[in-house]
Amino acid sequence: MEQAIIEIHGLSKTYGSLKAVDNLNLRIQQGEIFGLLGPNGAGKSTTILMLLGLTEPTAGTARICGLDASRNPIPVKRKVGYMPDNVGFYNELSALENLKYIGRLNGIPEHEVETAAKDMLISVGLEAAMHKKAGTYSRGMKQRLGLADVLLKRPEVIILDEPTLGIDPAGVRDFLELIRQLNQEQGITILLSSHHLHQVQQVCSRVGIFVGGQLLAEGSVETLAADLFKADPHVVQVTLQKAATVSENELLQLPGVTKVNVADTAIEISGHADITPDIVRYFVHKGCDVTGVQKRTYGLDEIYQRYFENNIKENEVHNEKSTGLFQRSFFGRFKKR
Ligand SMILES: Nc1ncnc2c1ncn2[C@@H]1O[C@H](COP(=O)(O)OP(=O)(O)OP(=O)(O)O)[C@@H](O)[C@H]1O
Repeated sequence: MEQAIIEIHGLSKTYGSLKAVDNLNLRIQQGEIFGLLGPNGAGKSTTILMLLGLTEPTAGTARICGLDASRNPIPVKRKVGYMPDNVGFYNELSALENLKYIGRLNGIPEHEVETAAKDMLISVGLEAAMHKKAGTYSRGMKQRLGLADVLLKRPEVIILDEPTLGIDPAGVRDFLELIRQLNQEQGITILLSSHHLHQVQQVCSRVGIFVGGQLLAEGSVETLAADLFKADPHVVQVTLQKAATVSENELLQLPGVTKVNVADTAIEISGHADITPDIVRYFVHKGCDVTGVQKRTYGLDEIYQRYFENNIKENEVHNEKSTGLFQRSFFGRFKKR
C-alpha cells in the first residue's frame, strides 16, 4: 500500500471520562487537501495537537511525514507548518520585520532572511502592505501573514485550524484560492479543520466528518453523496407559474421516478436515473407553464444532515439534549456566516 503522508491509527485521547478523540483511523496522501469537518468540540484540535506531537495520545499512533509524532515532536515541527485559529504577531513590528524574526528563529541565514521573508509576503499577496505594522492588519491580512509564517520553513504539510474564522466573504474566497494555489503549484499537502461546510467543499479533495471524537465518514463529497443518496440520487425541482392539479400517481408511473413531493407551485421529483427530459415533457404535455427546472446536487450540508438522521439519533441517545443543541448551533453557525 502506498505510504500516506499522514497515517493515524487507533488514535484516542481521553480527558478524565471524556473521549475527545475516539479510536480514529485516517490516511491522507501526499498532495491532498483534506478537510477535517466538525462542530465545536468534535475533537479536531486535539487530533491536530497529537499530529504535531504537542499532546500525548492515550492510545494509538499518529505518523506524519514518516515520523511518529509523539516520539519525534521536534523533527515533526521542522516538516509541518501549523497555523492555529488565532495567529499572534508582534503588533509594533511590520509584517516584514515579523517574518524576518520568525525566519531567524527557523535558522535562515542572515544574508538570506530578508529575501526569503519578502518572497513569502509576495506569494501570499501582502507585497504592498509588507512595511505596515502587523497591529494594523485586518483579520484576513493576519491570516495571510500566518500563512507566510508557516511557509517560511518550506513545510511538506500545512495544518490549518479554522483558518477562515472571522474573515469577510471576499477575504475567505481569496484565502481559499491561495490555499488551492499553494497545493497545486508547490504540491504541499494541506489538512484544514473547519466547521464551514461550503468552504470545505470548495477547496478540499476529500473530507472527514468528525463528531463526538469519532470519524463518521470520509471520502470526496461526490463519493459520500453517491453512497448516502444511492436510493434516489437524481432529484429534479420543477417550478410552475401557477399551482396546477398535478397527479403524483401519474408522475410515479414515469420510468425511473421513485418519489414525488408537491408543494404548491414547487414539485420535487426523485429518481434512479436522470429523469429530467421525461419530467419536462410531462409538464409541457399537461399544458403547465414551467418557470424553472433545476437538478439538485447533494452538497456537504445534505451529507451532514443525512449523517445526523442516520447516525446521531442512535449513537447519542444517552445525550439527546446536547445533540439537539449541537445540531442547532452547528447549522445555525453554518447558515449565519
Ligand atoms: N486540555 C483539555 N482538558 C480537558 N478537556 C479538553 C482539553 N482539550 C480539549 N478538551 C475537550 O475535548 C473535546 C474536543 O475538543 P477540541 O478542542 O479538540 O474540539 P474541536 O473540534 O477542535 O472544537 P473547536 O473548534 O471548538 O476547537 C471538547 O469537549 C473539549 O472541551
